[in-house]
Amino acid sequence: MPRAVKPKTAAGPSPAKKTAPAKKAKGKLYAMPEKLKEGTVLQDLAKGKWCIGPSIGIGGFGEIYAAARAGEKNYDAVVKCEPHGNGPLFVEMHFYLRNAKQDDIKQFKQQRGLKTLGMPYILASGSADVNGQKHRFIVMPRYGSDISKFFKENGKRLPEGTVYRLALQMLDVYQFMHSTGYVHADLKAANILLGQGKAGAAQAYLVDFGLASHFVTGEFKPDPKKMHNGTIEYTSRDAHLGVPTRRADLEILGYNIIEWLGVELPWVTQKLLAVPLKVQKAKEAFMEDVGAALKALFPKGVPVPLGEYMKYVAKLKHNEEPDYDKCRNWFSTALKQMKIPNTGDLDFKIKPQSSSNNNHSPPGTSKATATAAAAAAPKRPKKVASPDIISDSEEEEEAPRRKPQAKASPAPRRNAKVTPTISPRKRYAETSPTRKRVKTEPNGTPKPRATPRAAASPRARASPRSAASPKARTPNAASASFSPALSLRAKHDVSMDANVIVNVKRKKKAGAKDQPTGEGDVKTPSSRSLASSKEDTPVTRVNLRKVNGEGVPGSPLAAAASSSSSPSPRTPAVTVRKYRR
Ligand SMILES: Nc1ncnc2c1ncn2[C@@H]1O[C@H](COP(=O)(O)OP(=O)(O)OP(=O)(O)O)[C@@H](O)[C@H]1O
Repeated sequence: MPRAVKPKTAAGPSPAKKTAPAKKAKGKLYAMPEKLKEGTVLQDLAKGKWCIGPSIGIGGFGEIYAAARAGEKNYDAVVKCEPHGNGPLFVEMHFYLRNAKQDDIKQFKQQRGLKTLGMPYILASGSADVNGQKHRFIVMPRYGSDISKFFKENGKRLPEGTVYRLALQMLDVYQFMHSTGYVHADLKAANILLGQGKAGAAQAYLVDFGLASHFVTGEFKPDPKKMHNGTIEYTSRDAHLGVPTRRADLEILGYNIIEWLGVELPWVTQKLLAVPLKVQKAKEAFMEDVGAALKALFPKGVPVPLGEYMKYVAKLKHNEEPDYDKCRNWFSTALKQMKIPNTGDLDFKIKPQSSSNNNHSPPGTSKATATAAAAAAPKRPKKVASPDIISDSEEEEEAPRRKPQAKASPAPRRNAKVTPTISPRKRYAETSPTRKRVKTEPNGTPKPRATPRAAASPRARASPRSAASPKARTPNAASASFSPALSLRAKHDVSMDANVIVNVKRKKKAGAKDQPTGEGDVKTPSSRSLASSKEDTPVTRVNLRKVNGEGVPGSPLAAAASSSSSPSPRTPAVTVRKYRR
């Protein structure tokens, strides 16, 4: 049956309030949105009209479309649309509205002497009935390709200089965001987009604020409801405990830097991702002696800025303001030593090793680099006539509903077994071409820290020298050497302990359901992953049960908004799909 968009009636009670909740895929915590037809016109709260172009991305929870102001031909905006009951877009929208005003961004840039800042902003927002179901949408500027594309095409690495430039840019965004009292909590290559237009490729933008949350400034109190939120590969140790902190954002960036430099994270190599608690323990072990852990990962020498940065992050207190200048200094000094200017387009081509440059990454294939260049230039979508019109005169924003807690979750106690209430923002990263971003739930029973960090030292951690020993020699250990002047020598190699996967059923992957749109499409990781899903890649499925559903991720905004006792539309279980390499 063709999808149809019903215009709302002008008079009478808002039909939006009466519409059925969006359909949820079986086993999903959040409903996926109804498809918006190309040419549909959405009306935002300020009565601005936006014409929907082709879909350019599907995230874990919503769909992203190119969009143009009605009557204009330039599809230079995007519309992100999710069912009204979904928390993440609600959180993201309010974060933008309150904390990412264009004037504030401008002021921050002036104060710091920055020409550009990778902080997106919101152009408009509203609600719309799509196929009789109420959806929320936001309109944002349209950016270019996300960097996970280059990472994949380069054989899972980025040029060292570009990694340091990205680190500098992301630290700027963090500094801005943290100055508003919020943390991002989900930095990853798929959430970093290049700018568009002239000089656009010199600046990367951090998107997806669906996990934005107030950081703690007081006591360190583990929160079972928020434990493990984020993208499991990069989730910080604090986020594994459900505590949003600034140091956690820095830690997430650190894990990404390791990966961008071409080294697989130990918990990925050891196949622990299906069990968040094991990933958490592995990270704790890793960060406990991060110098040694990095040496094991980079046997030919730890890149100095990475080593310094990670050691600094490991020492930060949970409520300490990071010294952003200090961190930036490590990366900018490295760039200077490598004679790589921190200006101009970000370079994603892996160059052959030569004595005349400091990039010691292995040569990329000419095919890969050519594809990267071609794909980096998004094409303009086709404009479609005869638009349907959807509008919504909603004055007051309704908070997404969440399921009331059956019982208050007990605080983790020493040696006590705790089954946390998990909010559904656990995902796998899309950094592997064979892995898809999904939501997951832990199926392990988290064991609280031997000494809860809230009590005495928030940084006191147990020493779980288990399978995830940082000293383990992992097959991912970097074989490439990094800038010689910048590297520390590894002293020893140690053997790897174990690979663990539990509750896993392997299955052949079914064919792709959706197909990317036509000629004018910009290929996004999501659309690419749909396309690539045609490959006969084996799928790992993990079925995990959700305990005491917490619908809205742990943002104070969301928490405040979700004080309603209305029942959650979400199902109590999720299915995790993991694509094997
Ligand atoms: N402003 C934008 N311009 C161009 N592309 C975008 C923009 N925002 C998002 N995208 C594309 O859509 C993809 C998904 O976006 P986003 O991460 O915001 O969605 P999401 O549903 O929150 O995803 P997830 O929660 O699974 O990370 C991005 O990886 C990117 O490729």
